[in-house]
Amino acid sequence: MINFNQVSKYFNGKAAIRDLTLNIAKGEFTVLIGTSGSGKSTTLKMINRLIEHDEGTIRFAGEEIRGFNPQVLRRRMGYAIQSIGLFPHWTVEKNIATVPALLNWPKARVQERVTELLALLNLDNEFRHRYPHQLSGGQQQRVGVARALAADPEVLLMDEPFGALDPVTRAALQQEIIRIHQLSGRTIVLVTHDIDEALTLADKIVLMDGGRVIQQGKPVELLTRPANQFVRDFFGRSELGVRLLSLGNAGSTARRGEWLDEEPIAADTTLREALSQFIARQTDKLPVVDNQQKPLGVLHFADLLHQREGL
Ligand SMILES: Nc1ncnc2c1ncn2[C@@H]1O[C@H](COP(=O)(O)OP(=O)(O)OP(=O)(O)O)[C@@H](O)[C@H]1O
Repeated sequence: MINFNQVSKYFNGKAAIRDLTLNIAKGEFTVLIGTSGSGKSTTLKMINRLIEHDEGTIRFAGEEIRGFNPQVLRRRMGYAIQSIGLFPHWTVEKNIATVPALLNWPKARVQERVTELLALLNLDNEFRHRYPHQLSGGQQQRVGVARALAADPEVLLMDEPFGALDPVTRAALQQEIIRIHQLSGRTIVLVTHDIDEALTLADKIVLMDGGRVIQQGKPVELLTRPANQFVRDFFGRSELGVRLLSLGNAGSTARRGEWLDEEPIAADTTLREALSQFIARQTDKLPVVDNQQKPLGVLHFADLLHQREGL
């Protein structure tokens, strides 16, 4: 859906992006991660032409992006950023409806869409009449994501959209975006410097350094088959075990046909969270329920040891 071929970008004669080749498939959740200044935001902004590339080609839906009118291109791509960028003198409703209004949607359709998005992002319907300063930081970020989704864009570009949030709100928003991705099958490209966020969200991780892609692939590939020392160090050798556990979940690892009458854990609990439960409860078996709260099986502590092969 989005293809970079040998793309370079220079600022004041200095390369910020060098020879970048990257293919983003339709419906894929791609996370760009890397050291500070490695070129993540520049890569993202080249997709919607907020920054123009100097060399190479970038194609969107088969066409070189320079062939698009930038406004038309941006309306096809939602964009959410850390600093949110909501218009302070516009209500939440008007902010969310920015692109639908540009596309001249009828008023009733806009209102309906705003209602739908407020529900999708767990925002109270009453908030539609408030101004951004009357919301908390986390609520404002949700509105920013709702605005990016408003006109049902083909691609969602997100630059540290959950930055500067407390861990609880951040985790909740990560779950929302996973749900939105699963529901809509939208192509998402997200920039973060948070390794655990990348592992939680990504179908594919692109690790950058010095304007280059160092390695790209499934999270488990970067963890278990690092291309070089940089990748190994970046993902933290001492944390490797728990990070691998964060890629698996209790539902797929639980032994079927077994049950225990104890407080169960949910099937989508990561094995990393389950490890914490094993230790906190001082047990080596935990019952697991499916999303209808029905018994699914029992997770054995010993089975965590074999995750590397299972993933
Ligand atoms: N408008 C600009 N003018 C000059 N240099 C720039 C500009 N934008 C980015 N750069 C430089 O390009 C390089 C890549 O920047 P970019 O913002 O893409 O990195 P990043 O990986 O997103 O960093 P961070 O994680 O710190 O946000 C940096 O060296 C940065 O200083």
